[in-house]
Amino acid sequence: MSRSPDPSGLAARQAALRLLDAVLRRGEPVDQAAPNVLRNAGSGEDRALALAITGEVLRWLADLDALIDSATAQALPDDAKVRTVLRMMLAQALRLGTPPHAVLATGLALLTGGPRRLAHGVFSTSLKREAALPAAPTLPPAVAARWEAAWPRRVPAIAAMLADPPPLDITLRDPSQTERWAEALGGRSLMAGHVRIARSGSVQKMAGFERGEWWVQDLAASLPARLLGPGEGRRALDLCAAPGGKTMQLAAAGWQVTALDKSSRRAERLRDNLSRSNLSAQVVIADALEWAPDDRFDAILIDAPCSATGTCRRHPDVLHRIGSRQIEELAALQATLLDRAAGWLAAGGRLVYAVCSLEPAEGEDRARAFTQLAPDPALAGELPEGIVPTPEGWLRTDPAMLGEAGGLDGFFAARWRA
Ligand SMILES: C[S@@+](CC[C@H](N)C(=O)[O-])C[C@H]1O[C@@H](n2cnc3c(N)ncnc32)[C@H](O)[C@@H]1O
Repeated sequence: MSRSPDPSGLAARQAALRLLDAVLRRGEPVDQAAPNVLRNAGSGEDRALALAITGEVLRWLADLDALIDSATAQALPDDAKVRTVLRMMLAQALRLGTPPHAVLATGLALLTGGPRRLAHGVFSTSLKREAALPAAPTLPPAVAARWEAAWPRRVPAIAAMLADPPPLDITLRDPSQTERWAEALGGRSLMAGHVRIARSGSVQKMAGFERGEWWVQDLAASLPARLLGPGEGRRALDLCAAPGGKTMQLAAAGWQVTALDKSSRRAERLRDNLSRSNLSAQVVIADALEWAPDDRFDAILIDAPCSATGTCRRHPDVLHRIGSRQIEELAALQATLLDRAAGWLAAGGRLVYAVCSLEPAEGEDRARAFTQLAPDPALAGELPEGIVPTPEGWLRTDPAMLGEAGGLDGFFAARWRA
C-alpha cells in the first residue's frame, strides 16, 4: 500500500536522526539499519528524504561540525543529540535547499524538552553569517591519515568526488546491446556492457529492470569478473558471491557458476537476482573457511569481504565506521580466503582477487604477499579507456579516476594463473 507523505515532514527527520545514531554511535552500516528504521517512516518520499539527509550529514560531517562550533561558545559533545540535529538542519539548508522555516520547525520538534534555544541560535547565526561549506568535504582525520599515507597525490581529488552521490551505473546482460540501452535509458557507455545514467527516481521502474536486461553495478565493480574472460561452458567459482552482481556477469559470459556465500539472507537476494535476469548458477550457502569443493575450477573469483571504503561516495557511512582494527581483521580473513582458494584451481585456471577498498592493506599488500600462483597481469585492453594497470599488472581504481565522466568506485583486483 502506498502511503502519502507526512505533511509535518517530521517522520523523515526522525528516521534520519535514528540512522545517524546507528552509524555514528553503534557503527552500523546505513544499509543494515535502514530497513528497520524506515519501516514506519511515512511514504517513499519521506524515506528518500531521510536517506538524503543522512547521506549529506555523513559526507560533510567535519565541515558541518566546524560551522556549528563557530556559531556557539558552548562545547557540544560529539554524540550530543543537539549536535546531530544541528548537523541535519545545516545539511538540509546548505545541501538540500530546504527552506529555513521547514528546517527550523522540524529540527526543533526533534528536541522537545531539550536545548531548542541553542539549536535555534546556532542555526540562525549560521544563516545570518551566510555560512557555506567548502568545495570538497573534509575527510575524517583517521581516513585522511590512512589515504594520505597511501595516495598522497590523489587525496584532494578523491575528497572532491565525495561532494555528491555518484551517477548510476548498470551492467547489461547482453553487452552487444550496449548502444541500444544507452539510448533507451538516456545514458552514456564507458565500456561494452556498461551504461551510466543520472540518478533519478526508482530503479525498479526503469525500462528493462523487471526483465533482468541489466542490474545496478558500479563500472569498477564490473571489472574483476571481466578479467576472467568468456566462460565457454567452463566451471567458475564465485566465492563470496551475494547479492550476485558478479555471479550474473559470469553466468552471462558463459561460465557454469558455483556461487557461494555464507549469508543465507544475502543468498536469497542472489537467487532473486538470478531469477529476474533469467540466468543460472548453483547457489551454495557455506562458510568459505570451512567448505571445500569436490572438483577443481577453471576460474575462481574472490570478491572478498572488505572495508568497502572504495564505495564511500555511495556509502559515506564507511568513512565513520571503519578503522585500522577492522581493516587488519579483514586483511587476515582475505589472506586466508586467497590461500584456501588457490588450491581449488585446475591447471591453467585463473584466479581473480578483488576488493572494493581504498586500503592497500586489503588490496596491494594482499596481492604482494600471495605467492602460490603465477601472476597473470591485467592488460590495458581489458579495462575502460583511461584506466591502465599498475606496473605490477594489477587493477587499482579510485573515485577520482575518469572524474570528468563521473568517477568510479575505489577497487583493487589482481589476477593469477595456476
Ligand atoms: C563484497 S560482498 C560480495 C559482493 C558480490 N560478489 C557481488 O558482486 O554482488 C562479500 C560477501 O562475502 C560474504 N562472506 C563474508 N565472509 C564469508 C565467508 N567466510 N564465507 C563465505 N562468504 C562470506 C558476505 O556475506 C558478502 O555477501
